[in-house]
Amino acid sequence: MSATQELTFAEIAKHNTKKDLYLIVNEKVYDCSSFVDEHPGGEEVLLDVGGQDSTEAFEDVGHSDEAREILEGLLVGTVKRLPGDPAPKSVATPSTDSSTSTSTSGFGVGLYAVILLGGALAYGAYNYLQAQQAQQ
Ligand code: HEM
Repeated sequence: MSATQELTFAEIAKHNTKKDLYLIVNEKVYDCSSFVDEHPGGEEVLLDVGGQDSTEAFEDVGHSDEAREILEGLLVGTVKRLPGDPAPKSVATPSTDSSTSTSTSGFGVGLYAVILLGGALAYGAYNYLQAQQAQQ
């Protein structure tokens, strides 16, 4: 089978059984039929995304380089997107990380404010007590 053939979404979607299983990962089409039984993550997860774009599912797991090599060996072609087909799934989600760090730094600033305020109050109380003692 040629690895350069272009398959439409509708064609790929037909290959969704255990014996005939195509997956899309990063705009490429892989025939996973021979690998289903060997998948360390189990056959169920592969069947769940059979005939569909499984880029997110595949990348979320953080598969090893070895897994990616196996994947390349199963390549059968590329996706031919027609108007109306689902958009390619993007993998990189750096925005999540940056928003987390932003909220962390926001908390840090709040913490500083509380410490400074506490210090100022303690300093004020100390001065007040000193003044009281001086009066006696
Ligand atoms: C044809 C595509 C795939 C190949 C070649 C593949 C290959 C592998 C390999 C070799 C491992 C062992 C750990 C590693 O080397 O990273 C693994 C683990 C795993 N895979 Fe996949 N995988 C594929 C697709 C998927 C998909 C679509 C899912 C969906 C969620 C998935 C879920 C998992 C999980 C959960 C594990 C961890 C199993 C464990 O450590 O108990 N895999 N896969």
